[in-house]
Amino acid sequence: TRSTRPQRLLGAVQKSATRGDPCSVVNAIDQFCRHTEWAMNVGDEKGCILDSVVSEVNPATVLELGTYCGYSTVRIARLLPPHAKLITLEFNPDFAAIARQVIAWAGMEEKVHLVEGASGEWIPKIKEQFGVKALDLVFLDHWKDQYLPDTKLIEECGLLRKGSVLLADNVIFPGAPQYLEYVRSSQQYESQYFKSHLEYTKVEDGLEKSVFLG
Ligand SMILES: Cc1ncccc1-c1cc(O)c2nc[nH]c(=O)c2c1
Ligand SMILES: [Mg+2]
Repeated sequence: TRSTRPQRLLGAVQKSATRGDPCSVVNAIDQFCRHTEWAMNVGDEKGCILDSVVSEVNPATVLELGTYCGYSTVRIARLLPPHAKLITLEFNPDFAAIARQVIAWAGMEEKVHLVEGASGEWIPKIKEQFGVKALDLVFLDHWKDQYLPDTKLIEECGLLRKGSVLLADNVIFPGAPQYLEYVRSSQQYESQYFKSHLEYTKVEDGLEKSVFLG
């Protein structure tokens, strides 16, 4: 039976990337998705913006909503100091199974906790399950309609501190208008839009960076 897109993406990683080298995994996925088969990774152009935000925040604890095949998981984890923790939530078990193998190929297992399940169920459990006091960075890249309810849930669970950063993908395409309205109008956030393009295309998209003011 026909392979799935995530399986073909994993195959490209295993063929072209070096075990234990996260940069080669990122590059192999970008090469595959640009020249062979498009996939919904944050990609190289928005990925550079992600890199700059991660480096600026230098987070001890990161929450990623939406793992998919683990591209941004590896992209973020490669920049984290040794004992930093990245918790990534993925609802789709088939995606999670591929992501685990991509993360392992990159040698990033130590820094990554991949949790299979719904963000709405798991966000309230993060503090107790992972001994997390606060999230330094949240990367929203799961489902546009979940960005706002999950942000409110993260606030209600007391997971943000002064200076915590929310970074949201796809705020233009597919688009998260209610989320944008919320973070841009709230007195509790200082928001900034980074104009870019939908991964591997010329279509406009961008990332919204929102600093929690407490
Ligand atoms: C799948 C797709 N088709 C056409 C245009 C954009 C997308 C697209 C792109 C992304 O970066 C996504 N990130 C997280 N979750 C998504 O559902 C998603 C969908
Ligand atoms: Mg995305």
